[in-house]
Amino acid sequence: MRFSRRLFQHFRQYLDHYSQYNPSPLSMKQFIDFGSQNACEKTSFEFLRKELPVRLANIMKEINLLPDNLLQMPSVAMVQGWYQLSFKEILAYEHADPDDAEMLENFTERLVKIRNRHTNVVETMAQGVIELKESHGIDSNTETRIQYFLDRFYMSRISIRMLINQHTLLFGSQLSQNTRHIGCIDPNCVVIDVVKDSYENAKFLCDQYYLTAPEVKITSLNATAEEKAEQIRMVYVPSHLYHILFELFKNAMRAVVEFHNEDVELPHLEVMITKGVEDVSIKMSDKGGGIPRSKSEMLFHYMYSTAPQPMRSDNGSAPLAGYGYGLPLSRLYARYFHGDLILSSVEGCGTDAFIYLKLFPSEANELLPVYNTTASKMYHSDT
Ligand SMILES: CS(=O)(=O)N1CCC(Oc2ccc(-c3c(C(=O)NC[C@H]4CC[C@H](C(=O)O)CC4)noc3-c3cc(Cl)c(O)cc3O)cc2)CC1
Repeated sequence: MRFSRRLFQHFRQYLDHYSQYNPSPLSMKQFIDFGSQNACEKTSFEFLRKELPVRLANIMKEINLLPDNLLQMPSVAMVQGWYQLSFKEILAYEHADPDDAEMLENFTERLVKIRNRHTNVVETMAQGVIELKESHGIDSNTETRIQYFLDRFYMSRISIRMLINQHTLLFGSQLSQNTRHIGCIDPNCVVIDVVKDSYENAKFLCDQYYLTAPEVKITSLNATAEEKAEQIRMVYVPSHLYHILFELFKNAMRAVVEFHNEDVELPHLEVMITKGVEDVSIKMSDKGGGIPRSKSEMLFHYMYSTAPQPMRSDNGSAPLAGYGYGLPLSRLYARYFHGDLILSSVEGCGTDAFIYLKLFPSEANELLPVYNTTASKMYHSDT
């Protein structure tokens, strides 16, 4: 991306201007209220033409603070170029007429193009980290900064894609497949259905790679309802919940198969879905031998598994671990609407993974990184 000096200064002014605003977190309630009551495209446009540049500018300021040797990696420079171009393209609508129907249609089409441009950001950033590892090596201080940045960068990306998906699904030309859904949100997401779907797909991969896979026993506890047997439902984004569960099932299956590789019978996995007063909790338990406490936090490190190539068997079957961002990203999806993902492992026995989700849409607020002096200090501290 080449700018003339004048254009570059103009760009910097816009970046400084929009990064001075804090991103405005939306709650799941705001998403479904807006989307279910005659959603207004003009209102959505007027919100997004400000909020998207604010969220982009906030994270672009942090990209600019990354160590020079990381910023100079070809893949990181490519991602930075995508962000600069997308920022510029949305700014083009800053003074557009919200009553111009053709402009609104063009804006939605532009959002689709921007979303497609950023499809491979996760893999491309992973490649950038590998390029840095191979060219300069990565000391622990740099690793800490990269871990801090990537958690914030990917949370920002999740939130920007959420806003774009809601607008394009509500107002785009491709009508939503499921009329029950509000954009990508299912107001009546049946949790056990997502658990079963993610298990079956993880089992398929595990069978393909290991020629075996553990079974699963799923139980539900509806601690609040008179009718105990009813299916546990909640307002959530099924694709986010699927991403989290799919990753956890893959890890649990890998641990169980590798720990019991001599055994004929594999111990089954257990999943407990509980609906409490505030939380919907999903506990996934396995007898996969567990991890020492000294190693368990590393599982959330992007560097832990940034191996040069995803592990593949000689028959080329799909790996159970890809570029190795599954678990850290899954925790970000859980935290995005103020939930969490926590691991509790007992070395020599097995691992429990806990997914905590906010039951009430009014409490499920977006958790957004904010560019400020505290954040920028994290990139300068030599501690
Ligand atoms: C960054 S990522 O998201 O891309 N990704 C994280 C995941 C990783 O793959 C995995 C998968 C399973 C396990 C694993 C073991 C295990 O393997 N024990 C045996 C080793 C314990 C350390 C021991 C040592 O190093 O000292 C050497 C043996 N035990 O319990 C689990 C387990 C983990 C999770 Cl997260 C879970 O949800 C359920 C589990 O049962 C470890 C690693 C690919 C990379």
